[in-house]
Amino acid sequence: MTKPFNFLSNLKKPFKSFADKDTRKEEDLEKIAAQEQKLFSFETLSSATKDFHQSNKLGEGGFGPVYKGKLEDGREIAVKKLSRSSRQGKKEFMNEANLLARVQHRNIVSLLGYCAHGAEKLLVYEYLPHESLDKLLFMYRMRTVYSSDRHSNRREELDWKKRFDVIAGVAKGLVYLHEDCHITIIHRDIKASNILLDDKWVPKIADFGMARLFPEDETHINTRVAGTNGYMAPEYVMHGNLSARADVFSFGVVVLELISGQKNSTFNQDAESSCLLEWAWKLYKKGRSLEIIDPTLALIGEAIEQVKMCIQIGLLCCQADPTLRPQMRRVVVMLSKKPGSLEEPQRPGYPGSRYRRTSRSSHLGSSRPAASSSNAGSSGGSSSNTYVSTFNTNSATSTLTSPLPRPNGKQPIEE
Ligand SMILES: Nc1ncnc2c1ncn2[C@@H]1O[C@H](COP(=O)(O)OP(=O)(O)OP(=O)(O)O)[C@@H](O)[C@H]1O
Repeated sequence: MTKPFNFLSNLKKPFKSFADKDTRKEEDLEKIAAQEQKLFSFETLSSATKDFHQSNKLGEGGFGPVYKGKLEDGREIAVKKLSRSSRQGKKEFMNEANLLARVQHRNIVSLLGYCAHGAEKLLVYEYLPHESLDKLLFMYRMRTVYSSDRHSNRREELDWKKRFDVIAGVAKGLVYLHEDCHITIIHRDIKASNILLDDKWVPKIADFGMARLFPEDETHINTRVAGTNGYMAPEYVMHGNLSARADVFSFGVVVLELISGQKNSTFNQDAESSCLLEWAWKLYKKGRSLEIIDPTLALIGEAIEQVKMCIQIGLLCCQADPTLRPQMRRVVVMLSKKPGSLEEPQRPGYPGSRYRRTSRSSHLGSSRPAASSSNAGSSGGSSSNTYVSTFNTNSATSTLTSPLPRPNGKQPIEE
């Protein structure tokens, strides 16, 4: 007869070996990551950022604070401390971070590595000295009321060539994320503060793949709206349809912000228009689109034609009907050509504009939640299966209009 002790240990055996296997896998992962130098110890990051000192804080977004740091080998880094509670375990976090660290393109911020230390999860990025586009474009207005700090006149540093290069670079980065990367990534939060500039003013898209790192959103699909006011496509806001074409919409908003120096969500240039998109559209229809140009831009000759073309491209990207928006690959082609004939944009999607869900665009939704969109199987939004529905479309409007926006323009997330 089996002794009770043996009986019990035999019973526990399979569970133990699963647990052992899991721990081993975790250790293996850590070893591989350490070998590839993607795994940073908490001590390294703490000492690089002077114990996450306030003076090293670059800013704080919806996912937590970001600190500037310097590694012992002299490399400058930006460390994002993920403060939002994520139900993702250490192993899943490391898996995702590993995948994201392999996302490499000239116009995407490099994720150098990560750190999982107890409950703390941190992401380590290359540091980009010109920081984010919003600081360059919009800080002027926000800060001069009180002081003339170092951001005061930064908008003037962005001449038209730099702005055009930002537009072209971000477009290429998005083609990579949507179509050419080893995992398809719909960014979901393209905006001026997620476009960073390196020392040579090369634009880099930041905050990609956050949906992969916060899979708990899948369980909150009726209430969770990621994205930022003023940048979100109407079909995403109203029906939760997330697709590559939602990124195209946000890109269009950034293009018009770059040209005008105006922020879409806080627009107040024209009493008759609720936002930058409406203003740009009205002027375009009257053949006066150049009136939106930022007065700090001194434009002559060919540049004027190029700006005109970019306004039209911006409006094409912001069309209310997602099926009319060009894919990013086409945008890159349009930008690489001499200003010529482009199709006429239809009405853009902005609050109060007549966005109606056409039967075609309603087909674009699938049942996959937004968090999975980052690995949605096919590319570029050309096929319907990249369109992802986060919401029960019947209840979407009420769920989506109720939350109050946060001061930073981020939609609140009901946990
Ligand atoms: N790699 C980096 N190099 C330099 N500055 C950075 C880097 N990453 C982030 N920052 C700065 O830190 C600030 C906060 O970044 P973060 O991405 O967390 O927030 P955000 O984009 O403003 O908001 P959200 O989380 O809503 O997207 C940014 O405005 C940017 O200026």
